[in-house]
Order: sequence, then C-alpha cells, then structure tokens
Amino acid sequence: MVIRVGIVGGTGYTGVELLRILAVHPEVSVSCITSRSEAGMPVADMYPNLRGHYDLAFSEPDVAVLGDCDLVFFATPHGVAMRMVPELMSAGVRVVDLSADFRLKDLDVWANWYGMAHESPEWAEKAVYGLPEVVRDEIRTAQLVANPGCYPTAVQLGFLPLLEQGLVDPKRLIADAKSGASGAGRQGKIGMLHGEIGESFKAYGASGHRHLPEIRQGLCGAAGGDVGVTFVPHLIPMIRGIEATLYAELKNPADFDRLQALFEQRFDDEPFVDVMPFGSHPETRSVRGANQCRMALHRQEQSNVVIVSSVIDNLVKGAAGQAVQNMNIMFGLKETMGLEAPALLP
Ligand SMILES: NC(=O)C1=CN([C@@H]2O[C@H](COP(=O)(O)OP(=O)(O)OC[C@H]3O[C@@H](n4cnc5c(N)ncnc54)[C@H](OP(=O)(O)O)[C@@H]3O)[C@@H](O)[C@H]2O)C=CC1
Ligand SMILES: CC(=O)N[C@@H](CCC(=O)OP(=O)(O)O)C(=O)O
Repeated sequence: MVIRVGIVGGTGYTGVELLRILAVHPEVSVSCITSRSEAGMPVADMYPNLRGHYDLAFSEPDVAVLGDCDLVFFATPHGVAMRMVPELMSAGVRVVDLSADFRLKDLDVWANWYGMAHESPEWAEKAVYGLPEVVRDEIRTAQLVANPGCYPTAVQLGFLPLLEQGLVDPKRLIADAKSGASGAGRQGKIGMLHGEIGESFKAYGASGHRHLPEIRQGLCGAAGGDVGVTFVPHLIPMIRGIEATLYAELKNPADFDRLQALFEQRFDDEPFVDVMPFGSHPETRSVRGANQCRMALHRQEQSNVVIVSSVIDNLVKGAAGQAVQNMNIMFGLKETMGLEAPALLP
C-alpha cells in the first residue's frame, strides 16, 4: 500500500519536519505540499536538507487537489483546518490536524482561547484527540485526528499512570514546562530572534496559556473526574525540545515503593515512551529528532510529592512524529514505521 499524502503548510517548522520524516517512510508518497507565499518554489530549494528526496514544488492550497489524497496533514496556524476539513471529509479524505482546531471538545472554551468562533462544530465533535498511548483503538478508525499540542503531550504522558490509578490528589497538580524556540513556529516574531532570547530564560503565559484547557481536558479523562492543574510554560534559548517537570501529591506515601514498576508496566508496550531508572534526569538532547518521550521519577526526603521529569522533541513527539505515528495507526501500518531513527546526540 502506498498512501498518497498532502501537506497544507509545508514551509513551516512542523511542515518541514513532516517532509523530513516522510522522505524515508516506505509506504508514503507525498503528492502535494502547499504554501501560499512560496507557491512555485521547489521544496528542495527552500530546504536543502531535502535535496534528492523531493521533486515537488510548493503549490497554493486547493481542496480539489487535496481531495485526491488518502491523507492530508494540516501544519497550519489555528483556524485554517476547520475551514477546509468539512470538504475533505465529504471527499472521503482522512486528516491529521497538527493545529488546535479540533483538540477541544468544549467549543466555548475553544472560542475563548483562540479568539474566533469554531466553524466546524460537527467535526470538532467527531474528531479523535490523537494521543496513541490513550486512545489507540479510536485512532484506527478515525477520519479526523486532532494531533495533540507539544506541551500537552509531555505533560499528559507524565501524569497518566498516577491519575489512572487514582494515586495522587487530582486537584493539586503542577506542570512546570520549558520549550525551545521552534515551538513558536517559523513566522517572524521579534521576541523569537536569537538576540532576544539568547543568554536569557523566562516564564510566559503564567496567568494562563491556551494549552491549559487542553491539558486539563486530557487529565480529566485520565482521572475520570475533575482535576486542578497549574501549568507554566517557559522559553529557553535552544531550538528543539521540551522538558516538563511535574509535581503531584501522593495520597498514600507508601505507594512510592511501587511507582517505578507502575510506570514501567503502564508504558511497557509503548514504542515511544521510555521510563528511565528512578532518579534519572532525562535530557532534551536524548530525544532530539526522535519520536520519543523519556521520563523519570523522583522523590525528595520526607516528602509525599512525586516528581516526574518528561522530555520530548516538540517538533517530533510534540508534532510531526506523533502525526506520522497517528497516520500509521489509521492505515494499519506498523506504528513505528518511518519513526525508528534514534535521537541526534550530541
Ligand atoms: N512548532 C511546534 O513545535 C508545534 C506546532 N504545532 C502547531 O502546528 C501548526 C503549524 O505550526 P508551525 O509549523 O510551527 O507553524 P509555522 O508558522 O512555522 O508554519 C505555518 C505554515 O502554514 C502556512 N499557512 C499560514 N497561514 C495559512 C493559511 N491561511 N492557509 C494555508 N496555509 C497557511 C504557512 O505557509 P504560507 O503562509 O506560505 O501558506 C506555513 O507553511 C500550528 O497550528 C502550531 O500551533 C503543534 C505542536 C508543536
Ligand atoms: C515556545 C512557544 O512559543 N511555544 C508555543 C506552543 C507550541 C505550539 O505550537 O502550540 P500548539 O501545539 O497549540 O499548536 C506557545 O507557547 O505558543
């Protein structure tokens, strides 16, 4: 089987990461890559790392052309996919949307955070939130998958075993997360220039970030009820990577003794989650370019607080890699296909 793939938003960071991963995917042929600003330019002229892999040029987004694909990835800003998806759904095309258009089930909350009314409520309801470690079976048959956000991926995976087993106070969760600058995309923003972020480190969105409702939605599902979570993102002067340090209070401190085994069992069959030895410190460079989440547990003396350190590459397990993982599941391929390469280190 060869899957004919289209990518809307091929010039952005997640678009080019999709192209990098799909260049060596044995069951994929990319037939259409869109960009409004670079239409006509050969892909390899813009991204020399792809020379020899693609003969295609960027083209204007055209639903009629995309409608001939088996699967379309949206790697576009929020608000684009929701306008094009209904027509693609009618044409029988399957979609993995890397933006946040279909991630939230409460569309009032969505409208509040994204500053616009949702234009495809019917498909927002039908979309499957594509965190494979939670809903693999639903992804298999989904026509539309909402690919999770980068911070929400790192945070949800780290809290999952604790909440699923009801071992921690679900009302007092803290996620302290740090991201590299590629998380903000390629669109020029002064605040992302090297001269602005180099040799510096800051929190942002501490009064509220749009990933908070997404994290809350996922954690409520894992806990089977309401959760209270404080999430603060930080920007650090590196290109790729997210580290999330998670804190939760154990209801019964005696449970500490079984946490490592619990985490190892929970993710034992998961090809893209690695539980490291207790007390390890996972580094973002250990997942750079790889579709992996690595995590480790910690406990401080005389404390009932569990600390989980979780790292991903925001562009891979936090975006394009997870999107390809979802595609593999949707098309009945081996889930790891095209995603086996280990991280770049150093
Ligand atoms: N960067 C990251 O780490 C992550 C990003 N995401 C999400 O993935 C999506 C893409 O992110 P990223 O790659 O960083 O974004 P970029 O800003 O780097 O790229 C956006 C792409 O979308 C295209 N585009 C912009 N507006 C439109 C439009 N109205 N219609 C069609 N195409 C459009 C752009 O090309 P052109 O303007 O030429 O058409 C460009 O190719 C976003 O929703 C982002 O929030 C999710 C997880 C992680
Ligand atoms: C460092 C940085 O700026 N990160 C981005 C989040 C990454 C992202 O792309 O958000 P979505 O997954 O929702 O699309 C931000 O905080 O806005």
